[in-house]
Amino acid sequence: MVQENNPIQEIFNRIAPVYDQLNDGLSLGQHRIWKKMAVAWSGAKPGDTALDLCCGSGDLALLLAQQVGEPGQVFGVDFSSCQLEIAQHRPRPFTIPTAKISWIEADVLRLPFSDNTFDCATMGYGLRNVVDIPRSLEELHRVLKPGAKAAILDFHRPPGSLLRTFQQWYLQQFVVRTAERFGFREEYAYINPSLDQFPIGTEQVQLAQQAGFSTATHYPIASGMMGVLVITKAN
Ligand SMILES: C/C(=C\Cc1cc(O)c2ccccc2c1O)CCC[C@H](C)CCC[C@H](C)CCCC(C)C
Ligand SMILES: C[S@@+](CC[C@H](N)C(=O)[O-])C[C@H]1O[C@@H](n2cnc3c(N)ncnc32)[C@H](O)[C@@H]1O
Repeated sequence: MVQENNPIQEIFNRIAPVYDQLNDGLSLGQHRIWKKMAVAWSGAKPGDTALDLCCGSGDLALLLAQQVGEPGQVFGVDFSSCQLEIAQHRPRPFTIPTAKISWIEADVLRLPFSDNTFDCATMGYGLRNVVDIPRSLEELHRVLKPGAKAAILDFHRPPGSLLRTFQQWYLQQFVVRTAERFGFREEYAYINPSLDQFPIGTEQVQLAQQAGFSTATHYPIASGMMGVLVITKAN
């Protein structure tokens, strides 16, 4: 049973109708490249059973479905019913046979899967939004098969003050003012302060090791304004 009245859940239910459109506009389409990088780093291969945590409108789950192909299967998990409604109705590329995707409304802190289920996993812009990062990493570790990898894409605070100042300006001014035109000022104003609380790459690596992952590497991308944590469960 998914907990109701969660403020994060409510944000993503409210912005679901404009989420994809604003991501494309606000990142000049770059987020699609960052997501492809995460899927590549997840090690997803044909025939895999793949998991996309905090799947939202389904971008990463759809990329995983292309990667694992018809013999594979993908599970997209999110506690926002409105995001999942968008995901379920996304057009599927008919050019290549892709995996069946199951859309699961659940809390990633309490995954409805057995231990050692998945060959690979992704989590795109979800880790910063869960209320318990260590718990989320422990659940992910539990459901991955031994030897499986996961790629966790999210914002990152760039080391240099000039880039961080640009990132803050972009988020607090350009992003918020654009979102305001759609009636979602407060929802998007949440992003920048959420970065201040979010562990940097080296701290994410430590959290992954504490959750039991045998290897953990954080790769800064987009000049350090984004990052991908790549983690492996021991064989
Ligand atoms: C896909 C992206 C963000 C997803 C996302 C994550 C959140 O936690 C949210 C919380 C509340 C509302 C919305 C979101 C949300 O959409 C990343 C791309 C979208 C970003 C808003 C754009 C950020 C761009 C970089 C900071 C700077 C890039 C500059 C370059 C010139 C493109
Ligand atoms: C910024 S969106 C990311 C969506 C998608 N992964 C992408 O890359 O565009 C964050 C998603 O995480 C979901 N989320 C946050 N905390 C969650 C939790 N504890 N359980 C399930 N979903 C959660 C939200 O509902 C939202 O759809």
